[in-house]
Amino acid sequence: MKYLEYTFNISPNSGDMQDILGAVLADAGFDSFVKDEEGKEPLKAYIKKDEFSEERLKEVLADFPLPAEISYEGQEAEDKDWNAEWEANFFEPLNIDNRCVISAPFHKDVPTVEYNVKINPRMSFGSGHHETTSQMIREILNNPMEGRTVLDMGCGTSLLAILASMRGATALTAIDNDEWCVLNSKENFELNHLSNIEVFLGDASILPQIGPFDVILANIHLNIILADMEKYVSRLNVGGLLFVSGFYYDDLPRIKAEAERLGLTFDHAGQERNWCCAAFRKL
Ligand SMILES: C[S@@+](CC[C@H](N)C(=O)[O-])C[C@H]1O[C@@H](n2cnc3c(N)ncnc32)[C@H](O)[C@@H]1O
Repeated sequence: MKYLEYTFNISPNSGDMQDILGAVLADAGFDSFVKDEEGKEPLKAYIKKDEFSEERLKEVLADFPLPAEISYEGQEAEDKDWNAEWEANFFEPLNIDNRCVISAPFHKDVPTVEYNVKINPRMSFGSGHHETTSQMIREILNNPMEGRTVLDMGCGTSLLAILASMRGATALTAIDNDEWCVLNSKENFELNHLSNIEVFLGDASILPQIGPFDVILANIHLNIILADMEKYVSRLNVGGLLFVSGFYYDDLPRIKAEAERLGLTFDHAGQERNWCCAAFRKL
């Protein structure tokens, strides 16, 4: 798979500004970053070549939430060992409320908690470090999963499906339109010794053939969620919950309006650094 490497100069520059820039770029499809904690070097960000859209990049930069000057230049990324790069730069174990720790096989001295999830992140999104993922993790921790059928739509590493399985969900389906994510998900099911999750390559168009589900988790993007919500709702059992994430809190009214148009009832929503996670129920 070919990647593009983009170098972003941001002024003022700091580790925090680079964090925010990385979060904004994730919304344009960038999936890995090399940042400089001290803010002396530019931020480098990587995106799959066939997912790059200059128009989308300009849109997300125009919405940058703080006053800043940002310039960028891009080039084809050299082929290198992306796994080693990821391991070295991007992935620290993540501890969510001392209840769930997400770690990679190369981590040492990982604390034992209620749910220890092992992920080999490769190039798939979903180490838990992004606010959209960590909010979904909290929803899985705080809502009943025992005996539920669960769909993880846009599964990435399948971290969410894996945690839902550990929380007692009985039958799980994960779907992603990126074949790397499907391969990586299979690897992660094995790492966690789970055999009750099926993963499919595809998108919402395959939903009529599977389900229905008691819980649907979709951490994707605003436009995809808006376009596909009708298909999600058609596969959600009465009494079931739809959790959506991957959009800004300012866009919640659009998500809410579509969910209510489709007959769902708003349950609750939260935000972290302006990223939103919302829950709707089918009554
Ligand atoms: C933001 S990541 C979320 C990954 C993981 N579920 C998490 O919460 O960390 C979104 C994922 O959705 C996938 N995706 C994007 N558009 C999709 C679509 N239309 N149908 C299915 N998957 C999609 C991407 O390949 C990516 O792995």
